[in-house]
Amino acid sequence: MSRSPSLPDRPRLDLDPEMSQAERLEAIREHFERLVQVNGELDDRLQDAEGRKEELRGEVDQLKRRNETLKTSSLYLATVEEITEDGVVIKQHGNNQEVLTELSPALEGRVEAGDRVAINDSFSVQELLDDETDARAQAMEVEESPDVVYDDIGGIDDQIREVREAVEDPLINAETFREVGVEPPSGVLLHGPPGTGKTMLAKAVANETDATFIKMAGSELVRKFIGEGARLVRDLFELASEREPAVIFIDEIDAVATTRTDSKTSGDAEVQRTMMQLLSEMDGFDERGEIRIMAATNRFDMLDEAILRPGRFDRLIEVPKPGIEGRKRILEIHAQDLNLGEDVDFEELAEGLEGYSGADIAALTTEAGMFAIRDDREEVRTEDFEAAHEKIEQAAEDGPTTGLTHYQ
Ligand SMILES: Nc1ncnc2c1ncn2[C@@H]1O[C@H](COP(=O)(O)OP(=O)(O)OP(=O)(O)O)[C@@H](O)[C@H]1O
Repeated sequence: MSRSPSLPDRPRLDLDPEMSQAERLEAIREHFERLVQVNGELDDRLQDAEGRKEELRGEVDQLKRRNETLKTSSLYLATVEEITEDGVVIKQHGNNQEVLTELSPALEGRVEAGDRVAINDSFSVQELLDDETDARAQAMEVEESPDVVYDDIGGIDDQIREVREAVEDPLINAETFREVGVEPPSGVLLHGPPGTGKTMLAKAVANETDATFIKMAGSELVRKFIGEGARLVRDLFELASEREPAVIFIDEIDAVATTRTDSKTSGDAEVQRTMMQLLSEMDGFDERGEIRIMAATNRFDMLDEAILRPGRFDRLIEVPKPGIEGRKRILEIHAQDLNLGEDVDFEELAEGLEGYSGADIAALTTEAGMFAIRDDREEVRTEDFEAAHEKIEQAAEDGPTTGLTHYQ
């Protein structure tokens, strides 16, 4: 610690050898008085410093308490709907309650309609949330260049061909389509059981066309981002146009596009709004050349017809569970990096896997590898595939918590 420059100088005692005894005594006495005086001054300083220390300690305690209160008092999320002369109209997420409220002074002039904000118990707007870093980033999975290729997808060659025609050709030959005046399909809807390769197909198309892959899960829009669905759908299309060429992929679209129910609960209204936003984005989408829209569902029967009208998802492609040839091919794909024993016969294995989806077969292959490892072998044999098969069957019988789809 450096010494404060304003501290009093240390008194010096200068004794001249020529001085008489009495003069020396007098000098020492004066020196002693100066020392006493400086000591007094230092004492005062010390007391001042002690007082200041107490004050600062009080301030620290107060700040700590404030910090604790801030940390413990939860804030709610809301979206700003309108800024009026009377205040700010916000809509609370979750219950969709609309409230006229006010901004904290620090936010004056910084908030616009559409912003996401945090509000306290009395609805006063406390914080402005950065949407780039929260919902938008969380709700969308963006891959500049996914690494899936068509050869990674087994058993659905017809579907691959159809997707290439409907999505890849218009992206690659956008100019030709425009010149000839052919309208490519607006949106391509892949439907079929879970784990059959729908997401892989969308990723492979994006890869093949050097397009950015932007995925949004419909189920998350209604479960996780309550109150923000419509806005996120708008953001999704905006992001795609910033990143052209792009493939938009809306997984589990049924979550936002189910047949209308009559109930007027706010949850349903929210889903409706999200779907309306999706429809309006698709309807207003003229420059389709560089952006393609794909969606997937396992619940085709539940879809609202509005979503299937011309100009919207007007190309339907069913992606079924693989037949025996498909299962054989998928086994080959997933086992290509395994050190296989000579006895492994994919044809035979595929025969026994009736009802298995691609995802199930991927899980089976990994499990077979695990059995070999447990047995301290480097080679994966038929017995491992059989053990894996048995384990999966058992797990499926025990309950639907395995994530396996072959009984769905
Ligand atoms: N046809 C297939 N060929 C090869 N692997 C597949 C195939 N289908 C699924 N898989 C495997 O299963 C995983 C999941 O597949 P994917 O996510 O594409 O299925 P999905 O149809 O989109 O499923 P969901 O409807 O559950 O979203 C893939 O990563 C892959 O390992």
